[in-house]
Amino acid sequence: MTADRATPAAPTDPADLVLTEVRLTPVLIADPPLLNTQGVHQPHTPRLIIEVVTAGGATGLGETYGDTEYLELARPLAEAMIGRPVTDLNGLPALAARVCGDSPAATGADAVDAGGLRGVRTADKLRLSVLSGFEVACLDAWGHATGLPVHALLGGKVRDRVEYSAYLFYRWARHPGGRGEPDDWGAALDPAGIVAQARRFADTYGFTSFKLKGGVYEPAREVAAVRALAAAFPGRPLRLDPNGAWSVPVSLEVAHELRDVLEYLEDPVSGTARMAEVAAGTDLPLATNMCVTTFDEIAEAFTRGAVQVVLADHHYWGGLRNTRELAAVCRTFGVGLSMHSNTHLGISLAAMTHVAATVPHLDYACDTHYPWQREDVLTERLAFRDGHLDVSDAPGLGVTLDRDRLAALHRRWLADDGGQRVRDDAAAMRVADPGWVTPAVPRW
Ligand SMILES: O=C([O-])C(=O)C[C@H](O)[C@@H](O)C(=O)[O-]
Ligand SMILES: [Mg+2]
Repeated sequence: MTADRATPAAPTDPADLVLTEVRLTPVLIADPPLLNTQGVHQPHTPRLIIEVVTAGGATGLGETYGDTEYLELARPLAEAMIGRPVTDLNGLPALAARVCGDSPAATGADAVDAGGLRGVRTADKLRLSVLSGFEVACLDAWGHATGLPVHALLGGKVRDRVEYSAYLFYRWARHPGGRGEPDDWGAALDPAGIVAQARRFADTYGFTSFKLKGGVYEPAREVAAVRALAAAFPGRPLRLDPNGAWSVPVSLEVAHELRDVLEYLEDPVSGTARMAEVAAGTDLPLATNMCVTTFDEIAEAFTRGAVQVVLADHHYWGGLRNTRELAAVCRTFGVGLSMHSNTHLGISLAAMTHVAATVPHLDYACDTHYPWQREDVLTERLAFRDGHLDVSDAPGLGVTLDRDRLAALHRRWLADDGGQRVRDDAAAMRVADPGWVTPAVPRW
């Protein structure tokens, strides 16, 4: 005789989980004049908001890069998703490979643009970045259909809050030519400006670790800024990230000078071979979101000891579940895990928080650009407390779309003449400096 199995009062009918509608809404969101080695952020950055609806009426939200080449891949994928269950996540990569094709923009494998800040650009990586937004939307809808938070669908949270770090940038007070909407942060172009920015981040959000985006000025000036941070925030974890702008000798010099204050040095040089050379010459851990950005790149980097910390990013790694697979590989090789961020809205921040909550050895505070984004498409902004975000136990991602905000940011995208629909930090820099070209690496 078999024991009776308890049946839930109202089990989810699989037919209710089938997608009946997928909506894509490209938006342009305000972005401050943040400087990096390639140029400066545009006044507005494109993002893509993905909404899915199931036969049972559950809705889900996803967010990813909104540049034209991503939109071109998202449109056929959105069509192909109709009629498929939100639970069919393992089938998503094959579906995307079948229907998306290769965007022409992806064919220049080492095309240098904003995408270069996160390693080489390949058709695979573009496709993964697009499907990640769909995966998140499906998980959100699945969560709404079942009453479960996304972290539960990933196997459950191992922490109740996720720590984030302050993302410091050299920046101008205004965009060149007075473009875009002003903010009240003012310029930060020297050590005092960077410390003031850090203080505001600490006071407002409670962040206790700080990352400085480098590669903007000559290394000595950036070393001085990190030293000033160390003096202002003694003992706090600090990071410096010049996005591969330095040579091996310069990197080793900086590593030596800052070895007592940095928790890690991020992408001092470009490419795995040069990262391995630097790693061989310093005890300071090297982190990357540039030379390990796909599963294919892991073996060489890990076996050569080129990196000690990988910055995961669910967008280009292909979703929350792939991020967990990356975490497992890192754990196997004794490599640390942190989290990368580009300009993003609250949907992606919620997704980052859910997956981060499920990874036991997430050893470092995660990066986020969110505090720089004054606009969002949510009814309620996610709020940092003591440098952390609480992990939501509400169904799905635990966020709600504000349709008016979405419509307004979409109208901005519609009104754009095409000049900002693809992020191009070098083009934005040319408004201030017409002769600017993306610097070759190593720059110093
Ligand atoms: O290396 C990194 O951490 C990034 O790529 C983050 C961002 O892209 C940042 O550099 C930016 O937006 O200027
Ligand atoms: Mg980086």
